[in-house]
Amino acid sequence: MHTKLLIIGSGPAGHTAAIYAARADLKPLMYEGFLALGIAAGGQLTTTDEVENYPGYKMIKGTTLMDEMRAQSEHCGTEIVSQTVGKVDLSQRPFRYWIHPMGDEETLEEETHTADSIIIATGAKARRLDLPGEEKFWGNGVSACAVCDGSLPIFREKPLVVIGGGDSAVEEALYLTKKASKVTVLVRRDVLRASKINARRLSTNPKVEIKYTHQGVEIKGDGGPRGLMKSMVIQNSKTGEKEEIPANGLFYAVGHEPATHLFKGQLKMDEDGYLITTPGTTETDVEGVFAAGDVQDKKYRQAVTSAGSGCMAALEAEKWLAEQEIAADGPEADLGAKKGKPQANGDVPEYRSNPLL
Ligand SMILES: Cc1cc2nc3c(=O)[nH]c(=O)nc-3n(C[C@H](O)[C@H](O)[C@H](O)COP(=O)(O)OP(=O)(O)OC[C@H]3O[C@@H](n4cnc5c(N)ncnc54)[C@H](O)[C@@H]3O)c2cc1C
Repeated sequence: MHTKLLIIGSGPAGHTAAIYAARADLKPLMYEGFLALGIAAGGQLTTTDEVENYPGYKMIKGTTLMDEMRAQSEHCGTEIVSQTVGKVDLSQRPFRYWIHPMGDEETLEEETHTADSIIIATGAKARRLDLPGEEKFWGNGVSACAVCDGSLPIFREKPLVVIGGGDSAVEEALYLTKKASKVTVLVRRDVLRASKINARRLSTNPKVEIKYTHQGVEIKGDGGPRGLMKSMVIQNSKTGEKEEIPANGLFYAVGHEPATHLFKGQLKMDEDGYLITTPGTTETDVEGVFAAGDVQDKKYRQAVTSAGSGCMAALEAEKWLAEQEIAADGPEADLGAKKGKPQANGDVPEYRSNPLL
């Protein structure tokens, strides 16, 4: 099967790209994933209960928001396939890709598919530590995003714990001090990995207690299926001593894993595996391949910023595809719209976007 525009991934970035691309008549094909990397189609927001910071909704369930985005993508004309892309070859155009059979991420289907352009919106996954109690209290005290969940009423004026020693841990902890009665930061080593300025901000905050060489052991709380987290057992790894501290929330700040294994050796990535895009754009280092959302953003990692970059990716893909068509029509038809190519009068041409967008 050949498609003009392939979108891999189905979070806010993928769906926003799909909505814009479909409205521009690009007939995008989206692979939403079948539990790709253990995350349901719809992405990370399907793992959270309430979203309170997506414009237009005072409060909406993460799953409902993603269902609505999916319905809008389809309504605009996106074809959505509930399978996972298992391999891509970006070394030649059209790009080639292969699909995992449903529910099997070990093997690949034989059929080779092709695409003129690709938007990568495969997202990222917050690292967890698999502590006992984590699964039970996930969303009921345990989180991996202070900016997303820190304002929930269950955390207001309550003691909270952050695990991590880098800059994100510091930022998460400082954010939480505005809501919590106290924030305990568990640092595995005997020093923070954060920048000096961040380390000073954290250690001088009166609401913060930093416990070096400490790790989490168990998360405890109310019984019952909707029980809330109430305390945490922690351990000093130097002395082996354990203690139980009151904690209504635990925030992991131990890093994220961007879903970029498919692109290793084919696209430029930073040391943490995030795709590198040209600043101010979603362009990767392979022409015709664009990246949007958390897969290329280690700084903001929010639904609304992902949606914003999904929009950019669709507009940039549309422009790039239009330029390819003009170039393919031959030199007479090439009115100079190709990127950076000067027109007869020496000006770089202005690209006219689809007026329907
Ligand atoms: C618990 C939690 C709560 C959060 N709460 C908020 C909040 O309240 N507000 C907010 O703004 N942000 C929140 N966030 C952050 C927000 O969810 C992310 O920033 C956003 O979802 C990123 O969107 P994305 O489109 O980049 O990718 P993702 O949401 O990560 O989605 C990517 C999708 O692509 C799929 N995929 C991956 N690889 C493939 C493949 N090879 N083939 C096909 N599909 C594939 C994945 O399975 C996934 O479904 C929260 C995150 C978490 C973890």
